[in-house]
Amino acid sequence: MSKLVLANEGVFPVVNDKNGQPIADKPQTGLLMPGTIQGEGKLAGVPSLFIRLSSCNLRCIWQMEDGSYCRCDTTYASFHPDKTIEMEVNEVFQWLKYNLGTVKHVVVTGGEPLLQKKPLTELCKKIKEELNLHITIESNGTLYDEELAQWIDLFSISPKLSNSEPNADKLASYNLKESGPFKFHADRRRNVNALQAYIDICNQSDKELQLKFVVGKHEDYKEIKADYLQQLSNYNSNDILLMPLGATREEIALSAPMVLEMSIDNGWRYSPRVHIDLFGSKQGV
Ligand SMILES: Nc1nc2[nH]cc(C(=O)O)c2c(=O)[nH]1
Ligand code: SF4
Ligand SMILES: [Mg+2]
Repeated sequence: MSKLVLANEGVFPVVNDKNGQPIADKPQTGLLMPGTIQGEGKLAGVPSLFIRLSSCNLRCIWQMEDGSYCRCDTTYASFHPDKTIEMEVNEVFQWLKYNLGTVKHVVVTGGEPLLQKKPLTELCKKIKEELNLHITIESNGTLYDEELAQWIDLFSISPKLSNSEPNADKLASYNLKESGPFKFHADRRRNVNALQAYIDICNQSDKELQLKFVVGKHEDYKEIKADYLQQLSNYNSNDILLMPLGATREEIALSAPMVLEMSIDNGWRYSPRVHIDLFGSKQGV
């Protein structure tokens, strides 16, 4: 079996380790049980366990309406993978299994999970075959893999707009250099063929899709239409979601009214970030 590289939260929220032994720390949710709820998208509110994989091929830094910058809310899994956990697929499976309780939904997120498509396919196949759980994958939509897709129930795809590009001013404000993925973000962020593949597989099966756009500026709707929706075919407008930009309650409160208006105006769905309302901006919730 091959190995996965997990971000420092690994499988979360948990009360047991991969051997089924109780761990000393209680979950970041403050609850005395494993599991949280899916905070975003169509399944918001559904009890779930998360698996966060390390590394990303993008480097998102947005600008908010008030001019301030807001970067990726999981930099420990994207910009600077730190305290990562390398673990056999089997061990990740055990870790998940020993924390399930009555939870039936697993969410694989990152970083960008498709960067580890081979071991991730092994893990998802095992979760499906042995536990028959519902699997959501949270991805930036720059990559698609037919083999992995077989094992996924909900593709939660978050395509990135030009407002996410890390330009010189943004980089300077975070003391970052224009190297590595920062340099490639603009070229990589939009892959219409991959998005079409997600739409097509969902139309040919009972798998589900949500295209969840993070919106920080009023003019973003034009780009969603011209650079994405007009380039795609056979998608369902119920699958288009807008989520307010922001990693904290305060940032979300700032962008939410504008995003709400844009959703109603265009007939798109609004996605909350319930876990931030409930738990604040914490890792592992
Ligand atoms: N509760 C909860 N819901 C989430 N939905 C998407 C998440 C993510 O970080 O991808 C996330 C997360 O980290 N926690
Ligand atoms: S694609 Fe997602 S994980 Fe990667 S840098 Fe952007 S917000 Fe972070
Ligand atoms: Mg996220």
